[in-house]
Amino acid sequence: MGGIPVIDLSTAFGGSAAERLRVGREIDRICREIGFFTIAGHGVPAPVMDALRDTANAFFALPLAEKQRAIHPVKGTPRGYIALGVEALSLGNALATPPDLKEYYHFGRQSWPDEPYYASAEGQRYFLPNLWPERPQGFADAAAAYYAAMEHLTVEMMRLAALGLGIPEHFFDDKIDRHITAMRLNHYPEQTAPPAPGQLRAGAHTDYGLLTILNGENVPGGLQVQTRDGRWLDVETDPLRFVVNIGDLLMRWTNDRWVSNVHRVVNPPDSSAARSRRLSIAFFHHPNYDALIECIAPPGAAKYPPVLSGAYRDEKYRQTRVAAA
Ligand SMILES: O=C(O)CCC(=O)C(=O)O
Ligand SMILES: [Fe+2]
Repeated sequence: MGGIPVIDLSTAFGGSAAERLRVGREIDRICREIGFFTIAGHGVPAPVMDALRDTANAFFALPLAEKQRAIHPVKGTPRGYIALGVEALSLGNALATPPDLKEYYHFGRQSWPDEPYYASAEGQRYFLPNLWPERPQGFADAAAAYYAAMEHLTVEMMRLAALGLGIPEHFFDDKIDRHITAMRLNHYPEQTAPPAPGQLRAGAHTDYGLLTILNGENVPGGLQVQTRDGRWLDVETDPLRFVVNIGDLLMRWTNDRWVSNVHRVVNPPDSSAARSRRLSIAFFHHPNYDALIECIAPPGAAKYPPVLSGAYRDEKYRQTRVAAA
């Protein structure tokens, strides 16, 4: 599978303590080395994944004018359709490149309880109503079903992560039980004109949260991750599996024991660029906005000051927005 390790989760889910610890330690080994792996045996039903990929593809195939009707009226709001030219992910890692050659759809949780955590002024910064277009039919339902499946999976995975880190299995539970995860449907269109120098489908960057869980199609012009010796390794996306990678907050939380690794999405080869479009679905698992991310991995001094989950992401969204857009 494209050079990154594969972990089969099926024996860990509901398995013995010894088996869960074994899988946790496998995750630990990989996350110290490259921070990227593919999961099989994840238990998410294929129809849930297919339904969101199909609706997303149908949306991106609509005429631009129709897609633009799903742009959020308040500029910079991380919901709805975001057109080409608005974001350059590399800016979040202080690398200046032209805008990414992608359009995307941003959404979050569909509904939440009527409680102060969500309804307060601060809560409303993270719990924003989704914006759904008139077409395609079933978009919101497919998105909600997928989001729910990812929530279940990430709770399980963070427990295995805790086992791998040698901390109590349920350490993360109350820091992710009101998480602020946003999802993105990324669409990288056919390239009918050559990209500008340095322009990629997604510039080199790290992700911001705990785990990113990515599902995609099996097409060229795709994801690459950097190895410790500086090479770019192709990461294949398989529609039946997920690619998982560690984000910045989990790297900070583990005091750099786990690596939030640099990755990018490259342009398709010239020979097929005019025909090569690509879709990916990303669940950017992000803790409760009030979770304090403080070194959990003694011994040794903490390398980073504590940071609040929500404030950290706000800053990254601000940095990666192309100034003129
Ligand atoms: O589309 C992909 O394969 C990865 C996209 C990505 O890295 C991101 O949106 O953060
Ligand atoms: Fe990313």
